[in-house]
Amino acid sequence: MNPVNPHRHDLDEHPMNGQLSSPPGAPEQPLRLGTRRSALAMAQSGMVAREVSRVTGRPVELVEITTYGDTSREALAQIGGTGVFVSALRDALLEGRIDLAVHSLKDLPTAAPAGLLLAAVPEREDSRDALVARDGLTLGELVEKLAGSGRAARVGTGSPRRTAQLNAWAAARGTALETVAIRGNVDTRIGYVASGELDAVVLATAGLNRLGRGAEITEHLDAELMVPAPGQGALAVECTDAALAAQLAALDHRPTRAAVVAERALLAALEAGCSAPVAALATWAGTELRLEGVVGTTDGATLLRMTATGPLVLDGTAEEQAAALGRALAARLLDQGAAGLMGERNR
Ligand SMILES: NCc1[nH]cc(CCC(=O)O)c1CC(=O)O
Repeated sequence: MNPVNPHRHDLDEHPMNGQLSSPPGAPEQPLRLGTRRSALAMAQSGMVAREVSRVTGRPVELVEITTYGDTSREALAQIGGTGVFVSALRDALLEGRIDLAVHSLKDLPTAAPAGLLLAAVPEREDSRDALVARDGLTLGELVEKLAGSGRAARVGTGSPRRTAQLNAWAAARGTALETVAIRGNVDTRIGYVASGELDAVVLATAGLNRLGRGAEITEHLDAELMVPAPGQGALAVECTDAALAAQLAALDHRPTRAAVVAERALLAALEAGCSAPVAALATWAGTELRLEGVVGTTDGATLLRMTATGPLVLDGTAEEQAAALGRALAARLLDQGAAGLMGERNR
């Protein structure tokens, strides 16, 4: 064992490492992992940091980066949605202030910027959305109980995708439901339910689980009611250095990567011609990848839902196969009327 590097023995489990040119910094020097400072980002980054340390044999230090999405009080839709949580971390990477960054994959814009490597997509957490409602109620129980007292359930979310699917669900049942635009961190959002301001909020299960707050979920919303955002529940590990990326590839989960590539290809193809809310979920059934896509209007009046399934081999062409599945489903959705939901994109 190398006395200079107490983690040296870890490297023996990854014989590839010895053949690579060296990642940035001396072997005993910590790798700098950039993270947002929200509780969720810190939890995710801490989990990934331990894994990075294990596969690189190096200590990892967290470097807090403040993003515009964290400080602005504007509605996300107003700021421009995609990228607000991500660009400050990417700037820090490109300027060499950090060695790697961890993002929630669903916050990652579909366009891949020059100079950044998507080094790893670790195994996905629960992809479902979750309801946190008063009195431990499910959505169905909640609207029924409140119908009895003559008012609509007030459900908070800042997401056009969730709003569209909540409204479509209520319309299909003929029940009254009022969606209320909210934003803020997990504490703030759940706080609206605790204070009685709202009857329920919808959040990502993965985020709640990573914060150790999964027990507060009163219903897991399956894809029949609510298809999640492309990439929901998955993380992205980005870096700029090819040798470091090769080491971090040990954290990659290929079935997860193929699934999120399919979801994001669908999103990218629809983004080009459609400003409507988009949901996508790819799931594995044996060696087949099944991709479900939803495009709708936020009022829930129109909700297009289609599925594409393809056999997928997890070889060097897996990402291209997955992307083709996503593009093909997007084309069919546009054919079937997603084009009719198109609006002028104003950015
Ligand atoms: N938009 C913010 C965001 N980005 C990722 C997550 C949750 C974790 C994940 O989906 O991986 C959340 C919070 C939420 O939607 O409740």
